[in-house]
Amino acid sequence: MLKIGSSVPRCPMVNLYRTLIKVAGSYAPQLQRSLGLSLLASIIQGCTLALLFPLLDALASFQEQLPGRLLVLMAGGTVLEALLRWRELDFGWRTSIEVTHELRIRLGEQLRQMPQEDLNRYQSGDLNLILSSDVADLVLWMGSIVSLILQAIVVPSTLVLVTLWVDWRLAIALLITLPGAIPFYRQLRRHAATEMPQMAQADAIATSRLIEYVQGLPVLRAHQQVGQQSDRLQAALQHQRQIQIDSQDRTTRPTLLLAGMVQASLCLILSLGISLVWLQDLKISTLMAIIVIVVCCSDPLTYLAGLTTLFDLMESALERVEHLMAICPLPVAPKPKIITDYTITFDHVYFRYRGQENWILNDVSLELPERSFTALVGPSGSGKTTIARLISRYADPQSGTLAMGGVNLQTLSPAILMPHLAAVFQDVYLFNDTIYNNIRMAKPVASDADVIAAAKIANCHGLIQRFPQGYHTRVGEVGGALSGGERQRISIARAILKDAPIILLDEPTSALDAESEVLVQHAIDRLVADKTVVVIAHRLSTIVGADQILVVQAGKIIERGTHSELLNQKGAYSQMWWSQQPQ
Ligand SMILES: Nc1ncnc2c1ncn2[C@@H]1O[C@H](COP(=O)(O)OP(=O)(O)OP(=O)(O)O)[C@@H](O)[C@H]1O
Repeated sequence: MLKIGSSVPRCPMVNLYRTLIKVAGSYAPQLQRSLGLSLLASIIQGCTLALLFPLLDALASFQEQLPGRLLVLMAGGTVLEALLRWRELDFGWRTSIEVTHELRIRLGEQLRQMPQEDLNRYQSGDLNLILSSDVADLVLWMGSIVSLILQAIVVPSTLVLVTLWVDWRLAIALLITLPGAIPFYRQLRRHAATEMPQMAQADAIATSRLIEYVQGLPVLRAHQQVGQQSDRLQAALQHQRQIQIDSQDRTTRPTLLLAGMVQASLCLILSLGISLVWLQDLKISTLMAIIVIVVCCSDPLTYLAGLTTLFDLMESALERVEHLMAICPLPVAPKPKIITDYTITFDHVYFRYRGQENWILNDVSLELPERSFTALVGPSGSGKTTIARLISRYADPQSGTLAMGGVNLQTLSPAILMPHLAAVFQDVYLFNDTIYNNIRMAKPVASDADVIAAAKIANCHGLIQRFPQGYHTRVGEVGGALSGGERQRISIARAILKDAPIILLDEPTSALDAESEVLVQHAIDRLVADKTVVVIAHRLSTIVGADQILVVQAGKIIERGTHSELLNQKGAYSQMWWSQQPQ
């Protein structure tokens, strides 16, 4: 599980603005325009309210004529402000829908490009949180929150400036009490700042446990572990609930405190104003205008208390989105050489997974000639899968080079490399789509005849035809009715259709019964004909015909040769072979 939201320092408004502009991507100009409208509306709102000073003054001095020009100005200001806010909101909502769409596409693209090693470090719950809730939280509020914060700051600030001109003592009282409350409140919130990352982490854990529980339910039932695992899920949900309650407690107190401060400031300014009027040092009309202004400003400031919670939610979401976006794809050369030969070479390769100290591959050099059949054998955890992963550029080695037909793999992007590779593993993942689409995904331009031909070669055409809607049956409808061997054959049909020159096999028949094994083995034999093949094998009887067998132990190749050569060496391979023979 990735540690969420701990590394990036909390940023003030300006940083939030800059990051939002980055998140808005190609919609940044629209967002800026929306915020510009909001700024203008707030200044007009402040100035319109400031007209209360001359208006109430004129009324209090019982002028014979109604101060018509002032009234027209006030009405005009109010209408203009309303128009600007309407434009800004309409504009903001539409933009936020577009930005949500664009951001999800950018994140999807990032997931596609990021090294598989980094992708594997995310749990499904983390990604679900980022792609659904975080993007929604960020974008939904991004226009409105900055605009509301602008309003809560700009309107009182404009009024303080105008009051300074009317009566400096009241202006200073306003300055100290109203905007002064904001940094104080932020300071209070800072103490509760840890809650958002904690809540996000609790949400991600609960979601991951839920997904894991639902996906693993058949296995749990088979092993009577449903109760135990549900305890794990219950614990995660209980933790999530507790964090939410704690967060609510910690948020409520500062919010009430700010509301109290705003009310107290109202009383303070009122007392100061009444004293000055009593001392005949202030006109009563000015005091009345100030009272109206303070009441008008207190509302947005009180909202600010609630908004800062949203502000924190956004910052926390932003951190996770930025963290994901900051992962760099593996470097590639702008114009890599074209691959014409499918010989794979490892030259003094050292590799360890991120965060590990020991080498998983320790000075591995090997050559897998084009159209040859190579088997990797060795004890569990020795590094066989890691060798296969590096061929598909799961990650780059820390030292040494891997090449395909003499072209350094580190110059090739996944888009260039992947068409040359097809993989068949023990655990076959079938999408909840039609069987036809599950096979055709290997080659989207394939015709119906191509898909059927691949299925025939993979020994699964008859099996598919027995389903109610044949190739157009959804995997979800028959998922439970597909045996391991049948799923394997569908995945082999996929690989046959792809017709890649290099095939990676992770002992696909090891978990099958004898009958299925024969069918799958036949399908594999057709798949690998004339290809560069790498097989990870545990049962040595399946690889006696290999062109070369590499024995991997603790990240090193300790023996290499054909089956008979290795038997003659009477080393590790010979021991493994005889230990697997029936007594
Ligand atoms: N993503 C990963 N992050 C960290 N360590 C890993 C990762 N994948 C594998 N390892 C570790 O690397 C070592 C080699 O693993 P690898 O899967 O390559 O072995 P293997 O020979 O294929 O084993 P098996 O035959 O059991 O599949 C093991 O110690 C394993 O725990």
